[in-house]
Amino acid sequence: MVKLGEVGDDAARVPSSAFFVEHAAPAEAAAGIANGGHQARPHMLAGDFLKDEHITIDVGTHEQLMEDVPHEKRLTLGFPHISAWVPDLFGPEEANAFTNALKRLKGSKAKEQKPKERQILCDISGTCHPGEVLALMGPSGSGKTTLLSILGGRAPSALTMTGQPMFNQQKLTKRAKRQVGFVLQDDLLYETLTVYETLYFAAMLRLPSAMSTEQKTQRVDHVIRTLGLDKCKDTIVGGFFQRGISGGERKRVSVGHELLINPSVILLDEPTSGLDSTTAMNLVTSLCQLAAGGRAVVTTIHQPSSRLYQQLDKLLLLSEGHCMYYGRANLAAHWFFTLGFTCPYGVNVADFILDVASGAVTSSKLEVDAAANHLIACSERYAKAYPKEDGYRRPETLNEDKLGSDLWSAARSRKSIASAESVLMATVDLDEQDRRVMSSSEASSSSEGCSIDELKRAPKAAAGSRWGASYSTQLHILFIRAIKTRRFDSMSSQDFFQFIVVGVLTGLFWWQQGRGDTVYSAQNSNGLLFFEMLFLAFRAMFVALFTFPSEYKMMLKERASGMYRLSAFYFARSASDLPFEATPSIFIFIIYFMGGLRLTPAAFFCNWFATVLVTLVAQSLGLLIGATVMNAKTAQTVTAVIMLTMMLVGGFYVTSIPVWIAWLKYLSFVYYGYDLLLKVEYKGRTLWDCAGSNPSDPANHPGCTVVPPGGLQAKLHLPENTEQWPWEAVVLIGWLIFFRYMVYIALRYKTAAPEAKHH
Ligand SMILES: Nc1ncnc2c1ncn2[C@@H]1O[C@H](COP(=O)(O)OP(=O)(O)OP(=O)(O)O)[C@@H](O)[C@H]1O
Repeated sequence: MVKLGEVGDDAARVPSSAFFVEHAAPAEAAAGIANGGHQARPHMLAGDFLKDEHITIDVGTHEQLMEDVPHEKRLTLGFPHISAWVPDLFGPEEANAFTNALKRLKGSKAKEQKPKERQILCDISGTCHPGEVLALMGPSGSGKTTLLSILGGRAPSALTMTGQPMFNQQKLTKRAKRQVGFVLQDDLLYETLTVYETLYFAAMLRLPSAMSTEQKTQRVDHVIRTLGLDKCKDTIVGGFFQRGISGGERKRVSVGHELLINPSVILLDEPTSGLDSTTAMNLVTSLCQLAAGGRAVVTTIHQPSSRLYQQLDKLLLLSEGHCMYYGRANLAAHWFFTLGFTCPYGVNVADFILDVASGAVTSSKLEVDAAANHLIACSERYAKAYPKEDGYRRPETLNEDKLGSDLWSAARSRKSIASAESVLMATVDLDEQDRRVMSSSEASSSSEGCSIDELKRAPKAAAGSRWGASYSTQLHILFIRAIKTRRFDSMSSQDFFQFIVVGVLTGLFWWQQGRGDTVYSAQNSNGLLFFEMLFLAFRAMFVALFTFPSEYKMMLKERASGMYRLSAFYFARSASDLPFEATPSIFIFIIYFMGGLRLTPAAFFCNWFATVLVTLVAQSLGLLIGATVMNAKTAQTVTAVIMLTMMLVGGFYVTSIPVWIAWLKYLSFVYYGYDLLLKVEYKGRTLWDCAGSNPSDPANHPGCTVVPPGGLQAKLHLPENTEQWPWEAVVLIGWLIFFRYMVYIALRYKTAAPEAKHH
């Protein structure tokens, strides 16, 4: 509990009405850096404007969130001159590209045109030092998420960009990525795991193997306690179908997921969206505490409350991809005041500057109507007056009074918004340290932190290997996790119910139809065997289709943070399927005995083995289709076509397939599976033709004749030689291995870190 009005040493961070006329000295962050990142951060900023000692606000924990980041692991994030473009898919030039292709087909020479691109970030620069909280703000669609994903090395592959983020003046390597925590806008969590399990598995996978299990569980407990998740730690995360923890708790679990690794840089996309102001405040307070422990924190924030805004060190304000302001957060209102945009009394500063960035506020000093034009004109004029040195404008050459008058006079001319550039940021706040960090030509020595090269060379305990846990631990943890995440899925009572109901119905329809050694019983047995195989194979295939598409985003997230090796994930996931493969056995058992199939233990076991083998092959094909297209709807369409083709050439429905297309059956696992089941059923048996009847003892029944091999057997679509060794099993095992390997290749390709193109 902090009493409002008690935090006296924080006046510099608190805006008041004087904010708009005074130029308060900033520099806590700088002081914090000089102090090794240990800023004396208040838990809550009270403000001199509310001096009521009776009002108290609980802002959450006072406990230190995490241990400080060691000096040698601290990272300064710099992002000089970042620009980004996305393809404008349906722009007029795409139509030209299509026309070009048509013309090329017709042989005429068309004028080639490059596909149209839309610029979404325009020359954005900035830095975030250990100990600082940098907020990216701007209206929706202004480019905050895009910039943040670029900073975290997760720019989508559709993006073309120039410039790149630098961490202690080095590019971000895969290993160093493990020093960067990235909290996505959407909370990607396993819905069926509890809060504790979510964090426990993450800790076991992400924390270095040098830490003992006790230390890792202590870390989990610590994160749970300090993020206030004790009450819900045994509640499942939940989702659309199953209610679980609240939205705010989900967000805190996402943050905790990243905090576990004690990152040097934390990037958060809209961590406060959907939270009430007190919870949002608690979260940002926690972030400030984390920053104070030597971390650089960059966060996008949509619409912060004024209390929350006061917590921020730096602000980068974006509008349509352009930088409208970069500097100390507590100077933003003053800057816009200088430009003629006065924040009305009582209005939240954050709301006001967002209005300015949206073009919703007009400068009172100007005759021109468009506020955006005014800002752009200011920046262009200023850019001419203060040319860049080494790419950056020297703050020491600035004279704010002159700047102001220059800008006003320049603002008379109307300019197009497309010509805006990010000079405003340089006008306000690019101090010596910023320029040093951003200049890639400088030596890598920095007052805080060490270079990533040093991290690479550092002993294992300091930098860690590229993977947190050892391979065997990854396998073990991922296996347990896969089982737990599916506890409400395959083992559910609905599955048992389905197998039992369909099994009993099938058994009733085929009741003892397979009993006997006649052609009549063989015809019925064939139908039952084909149905048995198809039902289980179709079901397994369609269930498997959704496995990877539904986990795709999670896999991308976890792979991007270097949580595990893909092969460990895949082996564990496949192994976790095994217990569930036994579930269909109940169906096999019911229909086998109700349908009256061959009554020997060997025949039953072989039938079970052949059916499970076919089911596994079908499941693997389903996984492959799902992993290749990663889209459940497309996967269903593809599967329907493939499965129908395989079924038709399987040997039961169509007896004489045209020769030119008959080769398709050799690609069909249904064909091999059906043949295998027939061999199991008829091996060593003699069949009798009793003219459509099914006597129990055909050998002694008048009118029954033995069916010669190659005679009626061919008509019944039985294998020509049922005595032959069941080579179909070998082919099916071959398909199984091939499909499983191809699934791995598809996953590897699909979950590779997206790489934006560089201009
Ligand atoms: N992969 C992409 N393909 C096409 N357009 C994209 C892509 N990524 C981003 N954009 C476009 O870039 C602009 C910036 O998007 P971004 O998500 O970064 O904005 P934002 O400021 O984070 O918005 P919000 O606050 O609503 O999340 C938007 O106009 C968006 O449509």
